[in-house]
Amino acid sequence: MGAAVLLLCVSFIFYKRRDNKKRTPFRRHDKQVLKRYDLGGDNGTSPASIETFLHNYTLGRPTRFSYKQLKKYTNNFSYKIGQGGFGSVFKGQLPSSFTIAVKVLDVATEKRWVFNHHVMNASSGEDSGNMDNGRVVDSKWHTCEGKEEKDMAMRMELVGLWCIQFEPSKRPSMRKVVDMLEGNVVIEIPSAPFDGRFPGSVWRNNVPIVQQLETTSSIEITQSSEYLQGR
Ligand SMILES: Nc1ncnc2c1ncn2[C@@H]1O[C@H](COP(=O)(O)OP(=O)(O)OP(=O)(O)O)[C@@H](O)[C@H]1O
Repeated sequence: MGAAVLLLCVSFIFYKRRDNKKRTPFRRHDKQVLKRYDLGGDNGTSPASIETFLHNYTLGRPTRFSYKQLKKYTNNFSYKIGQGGFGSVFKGQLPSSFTIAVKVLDVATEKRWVFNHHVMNASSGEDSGNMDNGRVVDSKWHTCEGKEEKDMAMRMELVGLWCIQFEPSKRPSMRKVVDMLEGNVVIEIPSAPFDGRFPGSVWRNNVPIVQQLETTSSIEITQSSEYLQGR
């Protein structure tokens, strides 16, 4: 009789645990993930679609701070806490009083910083000031020193855009990446990484930001035929 009761208890506990597992696909303490998860699917445990999930997930993407903000948070870079091979690290504090470390690269002279700033904005589609009839005038790289540096910057940005294609089959192989970086092949303008579904992509309103190149440029950039077909 005792053994039967014990067996019943064990079965009950086992059943309960299995049931709980089925209903909670995420670790319970990971509230952040649950918050972002769209409860639109079966029993509220799966998202309505992967697109919905990714869209919600991007809300939790890394935060980008402006140089002005970082200057403020670090009290004008006044408290140096370390030195790395490529720059100095400063202590700072976010408005939420969260303590942060901010690294300033040695090469970040005013001129180069402006260049990086532009490249970053271009990648996120925030460089709207440069848009001219759906095209970005060749201003992003005007702060680069010399044609070679400018070409390299363009190459790197385009390769980066190819590498973040949502569709894995569209991402280039390492061999192709090397070829593109070395300038051995023509680099096409990739199609929108997320098919224009996400805000802040390089394709604002499905209009690609196309770089106008100098005809003398050593690299050639064309729109992808795929994109043209889709128009
Ligand atoms: N998050 C942090 N908190 C506290 N101190 C930090 C932090 N990050 C960096 N430091 C300090 O700054 C120093 C340099 O850090 P950094 O990350 O720049 O080192 P590194 O990897 O050698 O640099 P590099 O990549 O430029 O060669 C560290 O040794 C440490 O003293």
